[in-house]
Parts: sequence; structure tokens; C-alpha cells
Amino acid sequence: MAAAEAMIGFPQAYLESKEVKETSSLVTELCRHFYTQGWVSGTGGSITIKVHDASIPKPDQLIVMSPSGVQKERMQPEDMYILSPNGSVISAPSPKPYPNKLPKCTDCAPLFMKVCFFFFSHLTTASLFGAYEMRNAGAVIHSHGMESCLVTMLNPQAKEFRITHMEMIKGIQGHGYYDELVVPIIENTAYENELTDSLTKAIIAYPKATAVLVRNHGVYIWGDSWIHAKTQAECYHYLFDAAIKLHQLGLDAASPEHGPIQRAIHSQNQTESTRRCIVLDIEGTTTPITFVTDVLFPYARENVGKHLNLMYDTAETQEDIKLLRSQVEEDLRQGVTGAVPVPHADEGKDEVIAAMVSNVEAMIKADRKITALKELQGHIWRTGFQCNELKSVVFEDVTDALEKWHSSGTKVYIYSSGSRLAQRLLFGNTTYGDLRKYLSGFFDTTIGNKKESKSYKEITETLGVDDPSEILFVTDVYQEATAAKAAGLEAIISIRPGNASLPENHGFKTVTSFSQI
Ligand SMILES: CSCCC(=O)C(=O)COP(=O)(O)O
Ligand SMILES: [Mg+2]
Ligand SMILES: [Zn+2]
Repeated sequence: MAAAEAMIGFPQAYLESKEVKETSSLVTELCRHFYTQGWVSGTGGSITIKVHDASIPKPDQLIVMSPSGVQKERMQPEDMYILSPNGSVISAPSPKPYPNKLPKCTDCAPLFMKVCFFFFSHLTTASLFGAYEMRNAGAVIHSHGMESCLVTMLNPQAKEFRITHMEMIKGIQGHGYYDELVVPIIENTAYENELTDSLTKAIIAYPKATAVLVRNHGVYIWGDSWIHAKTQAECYHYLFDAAIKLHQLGLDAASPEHGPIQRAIHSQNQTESTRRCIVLDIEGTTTPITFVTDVLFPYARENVGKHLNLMYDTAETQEDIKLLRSQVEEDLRQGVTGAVPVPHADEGKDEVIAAMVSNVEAMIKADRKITALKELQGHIWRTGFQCNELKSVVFEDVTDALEKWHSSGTKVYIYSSGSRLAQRLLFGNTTYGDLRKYLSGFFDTTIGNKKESKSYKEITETLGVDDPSEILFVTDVYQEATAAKAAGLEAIISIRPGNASLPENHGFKTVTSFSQI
């Protein structure tokens, strides 16, 4: 081991302790084992393990790290680097004679440290360390295993690897057989230490992840102990291999039944994803449910009487009243709570309006997604937007995503229970400005109920795509996703603050931000 002057703050005895020696031997042994697995061949990959010592808190424990650019299968315990808890080299291996290269601390160190900090803090001394710093990890394995590389090439656009319903998923921390395992994929860089930023972002964005894939390169896997990291590494490599083989068979690893991959390549210029249109729900997807329930609905409730009074004689309002009248008649036949008979027009304007107000209040209270109510609400909200009493809210990731999809030629549509007028008002008056320039069209309940698959078949016909799988529908409501899926669309469930919980094992991909689409 190298010079004592580099060991400031760590007694020589500690550096030469049984624990440090044992951990160095362990890394040596694992390097040999992982070499036979193909994970660290060609001098690639690395292993980092914290020196376990029950008397020292984990964040203060030393770290043993395999050196870079050396034949991993031929290393000896004394070839290891010993790093301080903050990632500085406190002991380096002695140089070996020609033709060996000078010892070099792995390029992965900063990355290892990031994971280690959260787990035990990982890539150069700076990048491997990320893994330690960010996850308080006990060990980080960086593998160049072929399967971890190929799995990132199945879809060059994919930012995530997904798999479900495989027994080996149970070997991954926090996951059961029915769970969907999601591993973020970051893009490779010329030098491993340049991966630190994107690795850090991926670790933050995927709090449940215990691995990050690097496209065309390999994978970083961490665990709270070396056994945990190794076991998970075995499971991850198995699952990557399984996904590649399923893909070769034309089967989808990310669907519970592992059925045929839905998408087909339509033209040479198209990317693997043949998604051409995105259809978005509003409430719970682009917009917080609270904006609809706490702002829009109260506004409509409080102004319905005034609106009907002022606009009573217009053709538009007479049409609204006609639609509501026939809805109420149907509700009365069905015994719907809150429905009250609407007097004939001859009985007087005030009487008709009073009954309308009563019915509309009950409909809003029950959050009915019916055309008659939605048309009238749209007309009331129009006044609110026109006189600046209303300003609409979209989640902060929405504008960027709409802009990105629009500039890449993906057409975006809205399908909401809110009337098309209400939808145009909402996207025309957001706190981020007028977003209608990114939208190619609007669908409402006049095309059908959002929980019925025939509505999605109609939308497919209207959009004129060759195959419904070219449309992605994003919604917060499980029954809507199910109806869209039944019509052959791709469906993703939006998870936003305040959304209702989903049935267990619902089987849909979920996103918490449009940036994940
Ligand atoms: C301005 S759209 C109003 C939203 C609305 O009325 C509504 O019921 C939302 O339903 P969604 O189908 O978007 O969940
Ligand atoms: Mg919704
Ligand atoms: Zn590497």
C-alpha cells in the first residue's frame, strides 16, 4: 500500500486492519467471479465495497475499490484502492513492472460515491462515488455484461427498461412478482466520469431504483451490502437477458401476459416507436384535480343562475336548457338523486331557471361527466376566462412536453369530459400562456363516454391512423385506460398529486411527469 502521507485522519492500524484486508480480498475474489460471468472482461467494469466495521457508522466507513484498466481476474488484494468516506484516495496500489500500466483509480469512482451517499454514496473517483453518497449503499457493482448493454439497444429512444411478471423481479429490493421493475437508462459519454450528472439525476428521479443502465455500455447496481448488491446484480442480468430473448421472440417483457409486441415498423425513417398521436386527458393528467374541483366547478355552481338569467333568450342557452331538460327526464326515470322536474317553458323563466340551478348543482356535486352539464359549464367558464376571473393551471412538465412532441411531429389531442369549448378555454388561458398552438384537436363526450372502448375506436377513425396502437392515451382513470386499451390504443396512467388510487396490479405503465413519456 502507498504512502502514509496520503492517509491523513486514518490511523495506519485502521488501514491495515483485518476488516480492510478482508474487504480487499473479497473485492479480489468477486472480480474473478464477475470476470467469469463476463461482467468485468476487457478490463471494464468495477466493484466497490464499504469496509464493514460494526463500531464505525456506515457514512464514516472506508471504501475498497477495484482499480481501472487492469485485468480484473488477475488482481490481488494489495492492488486495491482504499478511499476515504468522502471519496479521496487514502491508499493506492504500488506500480507493477512493464508491461503493466501505472495503477489508476477507476473512472467510476464519482458515480460510486453518488450511490453510496444515498445508498453507500459511485464513477473516476468522482463518478463511482455518486452511488455511495446518494443511496448510502454498502456496495456498488459496475458491469459491462453483454445483456446489460444489449437491453438498452432494443429501443434506442427508451429512457427506461421495464419488465413485469417474472419470478426474478422478487430479487430486486422493494419489488414483488406482480410489480413492474423500472430501471432508468442514461446516455453513454466518451469518458465514464462524465456520467456523474446524468446518474445523479436518474437516482433522484427514480427513488425506487437500485440500478441505472448506461446505453451501449453497461449498468450500475447497488445494495446495502456486497451480498445484496451481488444478488441483485444476478437478478438484473437474468432479467435483462430474459427481456432480450422475449424481444427476439417478438414478445413484450413489460406486459403482464408477455404477449406479442404491439408496435410494428411502418417505414424506414420511423423510429422503433410507431406512436404518431398522443391523446391527453385533462383532470388528473395535464391539470390538477383540485383546479377542476376547487376552482372550475365552484365557479360554475356559483354562476349558473346568473348565467341562465342573462343568457336565457340566446339560442345557445336555449340549446343548453333543451339538453339538460332531456337529461333530467332520463335521470328522473332512473331515480337519480338530486334530479328535480323542470317546468315547461310556459310556466315562466324564473321557474325553469330555479329547477335548472337545482339540477345543475346536484350534477356538479356528483361530478357527472355528461354532455348536457359539460356544455353549460363551458359556457359559464367562458365568461370567467373572458373577464380574467379564471386562469387555468397545468402541471409544470406539460408545456415542455407539448412543445417537444409538437416539434418532433407527434400530433397531440385532448380527450376530456369537459366540452371542447371548455378545453380550448383551458389551454388558451394557462399560467404558461396559450398552449393551443401545440394541440391538433379536441374530443369530448359527444364522441362517447370516456369509459367505453367504442369512444376510442371513434377517435382512432377520426385521427386516421393505420392502427390504434399508433395512439397513446394518457389518463388518470383506470377504467378509461382499460377502455382505450380494449380499443387497441397504448394507454399510460398518469399519477399526479391528489389523484385517486389505482387498483392493485393494474398492469398499466404509469408516469408521474410527461417527461417520462
Ligand atoms: C376545462 S375541461 C374541464 C374539466 C372537466 O369538466 C372534467 O370533468 C374533467 O374531466 P377529465 O375527463 O378531463 O378527467
Ligand atoms: Mg381525468
Ligand atoms: Zn463502464
